[in-house]
Amino acid sequence: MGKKIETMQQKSPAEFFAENKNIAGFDNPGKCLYTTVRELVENSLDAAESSGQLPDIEITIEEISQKRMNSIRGIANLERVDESLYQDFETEDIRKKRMAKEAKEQEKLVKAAQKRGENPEVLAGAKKEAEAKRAAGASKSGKTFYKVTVKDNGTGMPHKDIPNLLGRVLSGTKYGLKQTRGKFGLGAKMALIWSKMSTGLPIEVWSARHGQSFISYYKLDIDIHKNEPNVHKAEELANSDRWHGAELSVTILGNWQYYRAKIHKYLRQIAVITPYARFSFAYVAEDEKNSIRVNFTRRTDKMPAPPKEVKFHPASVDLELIKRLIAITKCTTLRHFLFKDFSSISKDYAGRLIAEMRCGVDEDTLPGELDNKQVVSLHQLLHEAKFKDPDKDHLSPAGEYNLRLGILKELNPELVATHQGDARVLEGHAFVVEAAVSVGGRDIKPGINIYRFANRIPLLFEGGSDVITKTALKRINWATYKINQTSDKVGVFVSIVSTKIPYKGAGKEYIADDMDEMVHAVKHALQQCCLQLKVKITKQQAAKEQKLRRKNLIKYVPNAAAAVFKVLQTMSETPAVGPKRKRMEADNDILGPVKRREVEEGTLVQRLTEYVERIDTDMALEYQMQQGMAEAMQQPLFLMPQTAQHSYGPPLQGNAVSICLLSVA
Ligand SMILES: Nc1ncnc2c1ncn2[C@@H]1O[C@H](COP(=O)(O)OP(=O)(O)OP(=O)(O)O)[C@@H](O)[C@H]1O
Repeated sequence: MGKKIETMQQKSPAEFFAENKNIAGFDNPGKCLYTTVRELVENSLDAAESSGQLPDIEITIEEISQKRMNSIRGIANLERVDESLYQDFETEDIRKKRMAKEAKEQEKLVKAAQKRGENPEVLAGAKKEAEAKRAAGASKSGKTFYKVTVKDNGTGMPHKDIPNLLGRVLSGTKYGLKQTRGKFGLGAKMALIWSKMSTGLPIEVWSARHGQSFISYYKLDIDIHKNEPNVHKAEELANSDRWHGAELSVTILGNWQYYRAKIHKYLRQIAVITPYARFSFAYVAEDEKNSIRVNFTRRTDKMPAPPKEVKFHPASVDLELIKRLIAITKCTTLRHFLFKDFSSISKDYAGRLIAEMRCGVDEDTLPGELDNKQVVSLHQLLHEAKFKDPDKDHLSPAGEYNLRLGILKELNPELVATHQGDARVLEGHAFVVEAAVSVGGRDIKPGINIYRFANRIPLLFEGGSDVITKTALKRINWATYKINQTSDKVGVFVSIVSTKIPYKGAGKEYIADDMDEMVHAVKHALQQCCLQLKVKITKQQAAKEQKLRRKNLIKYVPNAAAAVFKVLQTMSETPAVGPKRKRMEADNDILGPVKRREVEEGTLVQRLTEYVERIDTDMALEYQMQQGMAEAMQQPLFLMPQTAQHSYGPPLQGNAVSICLLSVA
């Protein structure tokens, strides 16, 4: 028998990702629906923020039944003739058993979710929908399709670039060295690939740039084999309102029932990290009573300064990248190339580096003339020499103000502390870690609730392996900060921004726990929040204890007053005999007023109450002094002048309030 000759095959990137959808977060129909929403929303946020526009984003998921999908695709909705031919065929007995089992499982799910403190509205909706589906026998085919539409007020896309940006895998405008949510040039195309695979329907796009007189309209899909856009329709529509932004609409197979909670959670968390954005979300069900509308309002007009593009840091470049930079540089000397195309290299330092290379190059060598060995020497030197840390001003963290605002808006906690860490460096890329820790609030369950963000994207999957989760659960000793990690409702928010987030995988689900620099930065930011909370919690506990102590003492005042008064009354009615009694009457002069009824039992009650309150305040203050909390008790109070002209007087320190006086000039 002759050997079968193996033929070599080649795959396009689109084919590779179509076959390995899970790499990009498109694991199953439910997750595909979630990731599609996520990718489109993140593109919209990037597009609005990059032009300094406060984001205004409308998200719609429209449910499309199998029947309606068939008519959209022009397929007849035929009644089944031979039921037993179908996968979901079941006898009456089996059907009854299944329904009972499903009802039980649903109850269990709802109970478990309630225990986790998830939104009852979402749960009630899920239950209602599941019941409606069961009643309608929808589980028969089990397939539901969704038209996902996301509209924004961002930059839009240039008319001629739209087919390539949305119909060619690994194409985009975010490959530069800049902090953006998107990075791989993949997300929107994955939604398109999934729509092609699951419904065969093309994507629809409306887009207009700022000031553009027309709206670009495209209907397109992707040739997966060739990794090329396949344009069905391209038009220029009138734009009389001078609208700018983009609207993308994609029809896919999904599973709202199992992923609605995740989508809701995602939107809620993105509203936390971008309180300057407005999101309106609508789920349009086939049966109107199952539709949902949620608005996440804008709480501030203060948007973080947009991130800036930076040059490569020498520590972040590999051999191939150096070759690419050499190929595209406009610099005509090696010294200029090092100084101009890299960050953290001054003109002088470039000269010193070249002198150190000693392999036949000098400052005036044309970069393009470096041979392979010289490029390798340069690469080696760039990784061995010392350089200043990369510039950090190009990053755009959410800011403590926004983080706090978002948390207050969405969770309304009793306490919240925030901290922004200093910029640090990982493999030549600067990064900043911001954190917030909250205690109490609505829709949050007892224990440690972790909210992870990277480049202002909420990360909801693979939490167990993530550096933030591991640090919060294993490296923070919550008890030292007077936080009970099982009974307190603790919110842990960590947001990392960088020009290169070290994600594991193209799905952007989590950041690994194996980079010391990242671990230290996350731990430090959380500890700083906890320290602030400890002061607040100690103060709260002291106030609580004081209240309890006073309550207990005041409880005994009437009885004590009655007993003392009785003794005084008896004494005042009996004649004064003996030196002790005489001395007592002289010292206190109390029996006279009692005898003359100037002092009654009520007088004693009043005086004792006043005394308990005074003593208690003194004790509390002393206790706080001992705990070193007098500082924390001071609240700044500013008296503002009514005119713009003023000069600042020296601050006056009070016991519990520090007053900064501003005197009108
Ligand atoms: N709503 C939008 N407004 C403006 N441009 C957009 C919008 N959506 C997509 N784009 C453009 O299309 C490009 C490709 O988007 P896509 O989602 O495929 O990848 P990406 O966002 O660059 O990276 P990632 O795969 O990491 O999300 C983007 O880089 C952007 O230039």
